[in-house]
Amino acid sequence: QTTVVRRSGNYQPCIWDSDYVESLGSHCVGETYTRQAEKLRGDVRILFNNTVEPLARLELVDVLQRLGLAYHFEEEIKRTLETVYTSSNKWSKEDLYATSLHFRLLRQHGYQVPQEVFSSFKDKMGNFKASLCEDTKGMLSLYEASYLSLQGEVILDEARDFTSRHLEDIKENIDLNLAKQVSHALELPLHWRMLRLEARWFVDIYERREDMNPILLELAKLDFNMVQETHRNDLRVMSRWWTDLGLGKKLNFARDRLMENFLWTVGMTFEPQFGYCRKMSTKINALLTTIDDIYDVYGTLDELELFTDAVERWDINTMEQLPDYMKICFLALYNSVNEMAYVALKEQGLNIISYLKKALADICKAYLLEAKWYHSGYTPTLEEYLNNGWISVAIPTMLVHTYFFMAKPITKEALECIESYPNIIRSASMIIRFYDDLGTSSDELQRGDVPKSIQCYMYETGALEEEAREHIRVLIRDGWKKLNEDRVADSPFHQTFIEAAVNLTRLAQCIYLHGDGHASQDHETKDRVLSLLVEPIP
Ligand SMILES: CC1(C)[C@@H]2CC[C@@]1(C)[C@@H](OP(=O)([O-])OP(=O)([O-])[O-])C2
Ligand SMILES: [Mg+2]
Ligand SMILES: [Mg+2]
Ligand SMILES: [Mg+2]
Ligand SMILES: [Mg+2]
Ligand SMILES: [Mg+2]
Repeated sequence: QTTVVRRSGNYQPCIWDSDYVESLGSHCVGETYTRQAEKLRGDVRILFNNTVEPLARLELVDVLQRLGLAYHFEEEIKRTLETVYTSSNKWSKEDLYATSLHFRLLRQHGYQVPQEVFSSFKDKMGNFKASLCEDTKGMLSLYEASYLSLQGEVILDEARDFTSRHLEDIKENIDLNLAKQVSHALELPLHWRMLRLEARWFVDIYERREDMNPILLELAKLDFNMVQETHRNDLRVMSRWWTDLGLGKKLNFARDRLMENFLWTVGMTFEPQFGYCRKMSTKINALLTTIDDIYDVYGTLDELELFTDAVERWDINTMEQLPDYMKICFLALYNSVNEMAYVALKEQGLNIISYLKKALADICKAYLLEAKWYHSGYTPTLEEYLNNGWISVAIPTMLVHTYFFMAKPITKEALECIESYPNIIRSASMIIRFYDDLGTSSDELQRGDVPKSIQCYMYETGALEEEAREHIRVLIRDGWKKLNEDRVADSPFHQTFIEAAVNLTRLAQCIYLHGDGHASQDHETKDRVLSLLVEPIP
């Protein structure tokens, strides 16, 4: 019996201890708050009806979205955009701010609007007019609009470069609140931001605006805190589940990250009605994070072959062949996933086990291929790595499960489509693979792991690491154009699921923006968790 040398993930122990998580208090429950929120929503509907000027209506839509309130006013927003879209004189040739706002909101809501609406802002040489630089609000609005671009839209690429370049300089001599918005935008465009974090940040900005409407501000704070309350309840239940499951303690080589696995689900869908989806998705994330570490860190190749075979066969008797640490993980996965399938059978009369089993087998095979590459010292080409890497980043498997936790009803068309992973899942997964590698590959390679996209590109082209990282960032920008197409294309999936895939991409972007926000519970992720899940807005 040769002694097996096993790597370690060098993961820090979890900083969110379960007693603390389960002790998080309730701040705004009860009739008073519910009635107050209802009254304020009524006042906002009156405000909507009294706002007749088209640009003012669009600005109200934009503010409601940024404050995280849009989900209460979907009908009003839909009607507003429909009216704007069908009105003939919507495109101003002089007002860059108005044209950019129209363009961004209409595209965001799936309307086909041409990039040529910006041609009137270019000079006869075809460059954006230098005089536009005096219009900070217009430049900021054009910058945000440019991220709704599709593949091949050169005018929008030029707009992005033109505004990014000049907004850097403008930052100095404008009022503080606007300067904060410019810096915030240059760090990450609005279209790429996680909705809940953006809402939390924008409340503080909105409070200081001279055109701030007290009704909107009060409702934004109250609604944020009530939604946070719902999330805290979901989190408490899942923390109890994870503690009772005991997997994090048993397999102490793996990441023990219940809080972050829950945070992923809040990023995906924050609305109170999707509590079941958040809880089940947390289970899948936590199990996949553990399994990812079994393949990446701990398992020998022989053991990983056995685990992959057990998941593919989905037969409880195959457990006998597994080493003890895999037995407990397999049974946790088997029980949890079968329980999810049971709920779908009970509630919708559908047996979805084959779909869940396939998604799990696909990811284990993708994990196994990476392990084979690692153990044989093979460095794949970037294309070879990515053909497998969009699956091994776990997002397709997570989203297949999410579809079943969200869909009411589960439709035949969607079932046929989900098995081969529709474009929306592929686009989101590929971008998240890039974000994940930018954020986690340094630590992963230090402890020993398969070469990631950055290293594959370096190996293939001889590029330096920083050049490879810049190449991946360009691939991310291009990936978003593809995602922008897929998010509005005809599909058998309802918009909530489509948005969940886009939101997952946004969440990954912010988790990995400053390194590995999933494994290292550094101040970035910690602050996010505190502002999103723990501290109500005062
Ligand atoms: C939920 C996930 C996105 C999936 C499992 C844990 C993750 C946070 C990520 O972890 P990581 O180890 O960085 O994945 P990979 O690099 O081993 O594919 C992959
Ligand atoms: Mg652990
Ligand atoms: Mg890993
Ligand atoms: Mg992995
Ligand atoms: Mg990684
Ligand atoms: Mg963490």
